[in-house]
Amino acid sequence: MLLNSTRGFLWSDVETRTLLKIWGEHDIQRALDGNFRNSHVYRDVARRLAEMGFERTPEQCRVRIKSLKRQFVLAKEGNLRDNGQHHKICKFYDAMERILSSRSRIDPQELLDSGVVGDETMDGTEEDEEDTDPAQHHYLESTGECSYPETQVKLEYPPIPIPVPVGHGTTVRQTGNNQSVTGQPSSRTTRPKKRHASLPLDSVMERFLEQSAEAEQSFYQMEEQRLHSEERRRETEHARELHMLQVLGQMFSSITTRNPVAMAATNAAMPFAQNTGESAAAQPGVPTTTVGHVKRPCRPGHVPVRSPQSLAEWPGYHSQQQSNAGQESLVIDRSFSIGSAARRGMDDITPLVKNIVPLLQSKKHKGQDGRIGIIGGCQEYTGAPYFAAISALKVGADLSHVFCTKDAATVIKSYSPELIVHPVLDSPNAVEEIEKWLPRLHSLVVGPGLGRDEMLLKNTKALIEKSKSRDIPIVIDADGLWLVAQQPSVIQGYKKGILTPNFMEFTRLYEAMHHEPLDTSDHQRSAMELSVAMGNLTIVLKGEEDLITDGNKVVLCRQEGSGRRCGGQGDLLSGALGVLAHWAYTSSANISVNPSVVAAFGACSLTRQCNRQAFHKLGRATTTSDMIQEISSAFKKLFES
Ligand SMILES: NC(=O)C1=CN([C@@H]2O[C@H](COP(=O)(O)OP(=O)(O)OC[C@H]3O[C@@H](n4cnc5c(N)ncnc54)[C@H](OP(=O)(O)O)[C@@H]3O)[C@@H](O)[C@H]2O)[C@@H](O)CC1
Ligand SMILES: Nc1ncnc2c1ncn2[C@@H]1O[C@H](COP(=O)(O)OP(=O)(O)OP(=O)(O)O)[C@@H](O)[C@H]1O
Repeated sequence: MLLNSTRGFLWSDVETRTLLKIWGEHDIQRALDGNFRNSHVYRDVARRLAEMGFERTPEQCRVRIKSLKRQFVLAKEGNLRDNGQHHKICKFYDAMERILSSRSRIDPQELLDSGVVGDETMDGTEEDEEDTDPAQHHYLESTGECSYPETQVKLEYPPIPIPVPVGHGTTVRQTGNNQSVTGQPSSRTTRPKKRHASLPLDSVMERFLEQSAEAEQSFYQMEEQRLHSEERRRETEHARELHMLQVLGQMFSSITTRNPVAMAATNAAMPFAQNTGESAAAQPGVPTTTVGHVKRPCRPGHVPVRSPQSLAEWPGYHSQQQSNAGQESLVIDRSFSIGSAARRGMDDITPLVKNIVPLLQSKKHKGQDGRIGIIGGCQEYTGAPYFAAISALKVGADLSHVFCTKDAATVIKSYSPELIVHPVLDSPNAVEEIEKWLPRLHSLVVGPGLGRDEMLLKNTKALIEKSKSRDIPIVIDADGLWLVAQQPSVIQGYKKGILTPNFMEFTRLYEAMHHEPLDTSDHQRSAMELSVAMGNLTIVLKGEEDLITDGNKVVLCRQEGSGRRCGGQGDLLSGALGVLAHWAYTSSANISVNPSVVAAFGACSLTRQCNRQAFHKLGRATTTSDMIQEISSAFKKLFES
């Protein structure tokens, strides 16, 4: 959460101090020292500042530092420290001095940039010490100083006449070179006007302040323009998102009604939608197996397998049959491919994911954005439940509970104080103990690090049954899928059930359901078949591209990841999915797509983006813990920008 809204240009004291702390860090100073190309360093400064809760662009940080340096140099060169006035011109003098003194010298280029050196040749203009210097006010405003805007810089100089309009009790005197100089009221002109050794500095400063005020004014004008155009761009994007949502809505409602005309219209409206379904003609006499509205030939030697759910009961099944009457074509429902291509346009469902992300509001109380339960964690596997639970928290859940075996609990707790760990899964009354918590949970993730112990699987099965009656999303992964492969009925037909198999787990599930070997030539079809066989559960088949289906539609997530496949990435995904599924099902946003599919797409995109970012930094050494570190920025990038 941002500590401070920093859309405006004013820098608060706390923000400036944080900036100085970061800028003063050893590695930053080292990177800046003698290095004229410093944009990458300020990018790092801005990033660290954002981590502390302040959002500023690298350019804003650079300009702010530059301005602070100018103030520092002025105060230092004016020897203002001796008379204690240094804080008036440079509020952060001490901090600046500490930082800069640890550098061998101030980068001359930076001083040139700041305009100090260039101003040294200016001659002085006399000025009264009591006058308010408009240039100085201007400067203070334009540099974004909000902490002491009323402060006038008072230097220990003798009083010097300043220009004021003629009349009003003022006198005008001529300088030697015939320049008209306006004097003070006569009562004051009698004061001795001693020239002081530091007078040139005064006028240098005035000129300098004027120039820097102008320079910074123009910088801020440009920044303002940039923000405006960014705002406009966001609005356009938002309008496009809305349009796409409408189109998606039309598409899904046309699919539900199986109105071929509407389908055609929607197809026309969705240029990115690809009909990737097969349309090969069935061979007369070859038996077909029907999955949903999909008819396909049986593989030789296989008896057609029917989905456990009567397909004739499916909405739209008859109309699809009728619309295909007389045709022997095999139609697998239209699927559309989405993913990183989305970077080019709106051809993915990322906007729908954005829509389900709840706002962070101060009126909310702890727990409202999600209390997630993880069932898993045994002696062998303590990492997996930890990865899932901490990922759920980092995505935005408020509380993350892990229900694991006794010997795993202490270990998991030691990984993170953030998690609530219950050492109950292998206790004699495990189900009763955990059941007490179910009313408080918004979603359940079953399986990471569960193991395959008979008793643990039995307890888990009972807990799934009890959670179904609470109507919460249930994500099943890893050993939870082993359980499902043994006893599919435990989750079959539960619409808020989401299975997240890797290829091995998928094969196991498919073959358990269909009693025939998996045809590896067509993952989309197989995944749809499995979904249908499970009663339209959402299946997330993870792999080079993640394939998400609820039996009606296939959505592909091709968010760029990396080639690094360390263990635990699936746990990150399942934990994230637990939260997103809760958000999707409770969102007030009008989503025309199956909430489980939207949540799954979000979790897949996020996991892959984390993988990509971590790999970018660490390459081969990337681990799941490193990916978890990336959740914050990956989430922001995908769903909050
Ligand atoms: N730090 C921890 O605590 C972690 C704990 N974890 C926990 O470990 C538990 C067991 O989970 P698991 O996935 O390792 O076991 P299992 O289902 O027997 O599969 C292993 C076999 O499947 C294969 N295989 C795998 N993926 C494949 C693919 N995409 N495509 C094809 N084949 C693939 C692979 O085959 P192989 O490479 O040997 O040929 C291997 O033989 C579970 O509770 C989980 O949560 C993990 O989350 C990691 C982090
Ligand atoms: N070949 C691949 N290319 C890119 N991303 C992949 C690839 N295979 C898997 N992933 C991504 O890695 C994540 C986890 O998938 P993975 O297949 O590793 O799960 P898993 O085996 O269940 O993990 P775990 O080690 O936690 O048990 C998914 O988001 C998936 O998109």
